Amino acid sequence: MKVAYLGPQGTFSEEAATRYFADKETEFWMFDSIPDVVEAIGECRVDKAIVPLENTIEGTINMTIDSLISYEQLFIEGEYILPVSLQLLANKGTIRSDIKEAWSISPILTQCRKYIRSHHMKSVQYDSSASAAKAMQLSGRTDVAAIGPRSLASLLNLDILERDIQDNPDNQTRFIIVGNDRLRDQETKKTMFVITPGQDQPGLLSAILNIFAALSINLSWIESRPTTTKLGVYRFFLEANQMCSLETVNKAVTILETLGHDVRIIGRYQ
Ligand SMILES: O=C(O)C(=O)C[C@]1(C(=O)O)C=C[C@@H](O)C=C1
Repeated sequence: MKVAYLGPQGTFSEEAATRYFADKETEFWMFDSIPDVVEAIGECRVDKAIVPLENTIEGTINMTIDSLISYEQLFIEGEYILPVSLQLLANKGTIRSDIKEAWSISPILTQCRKYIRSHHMKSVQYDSSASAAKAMQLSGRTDVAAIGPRSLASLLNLDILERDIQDNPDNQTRFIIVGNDRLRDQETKKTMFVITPGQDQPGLLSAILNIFAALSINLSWIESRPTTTKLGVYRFFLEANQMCSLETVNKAVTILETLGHDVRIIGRYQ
């Protein structure tokens, strides 16, 4: 089985991928950015992909859900929660007080916002923690630092100048496992709905949520993202918790469609 994740070697995505697929026969494929990972599974060049969906501090990883929605057939079939502890990494000989820039992927820079601000560093974005650390190593600079997992220090022969610099010590990222098979089993599982409302009207979101309440569907996550067609027009991602049967899901879909909303089920997972 071919599994795609965000590379290069040493990312948190790699850690999540190797842990989740530990007991399966897997050929790992690394890609340069999160949209590239989703494209690889969307175009069926791999069998599964693992991408970050949500983080304790950053919230939703927009790059992931915006890419996910571009491919009709993609289906979330699993999730994995990884503790995320962030280190300030630098080339040998770097002195902490000389560091003017922090390099990493945008969600990591946000997870260390307080640290970066309090040390007056400029944030510089890369496609992953590991690509930032690699670029820093190649540059040989001693006035910048990369932020990423501890494993990058031994992998790239870097110093750890400061440990656990994320804004919250209990930081975690929820990864999702995405494939192209629509699993139709009858078990009770978490379900991910994507609802694109038919027509804007007062109380629209509240009316949608009332349908879930009436069917006793307990929602565990909600996110709105622009449809990109017109300013202020959004679609909603709603995750129902694991007590949701397929029968109840189908009831919700029927009611929502009758009211003129477009509904897609993009995941059933435990
Ligand atoms: O850059 C990495 O190491 C990644 O695997 C990406 C990523 C993300 O984009 O959220 C994954 C988990 C952590 O939240 C931090 C970074």
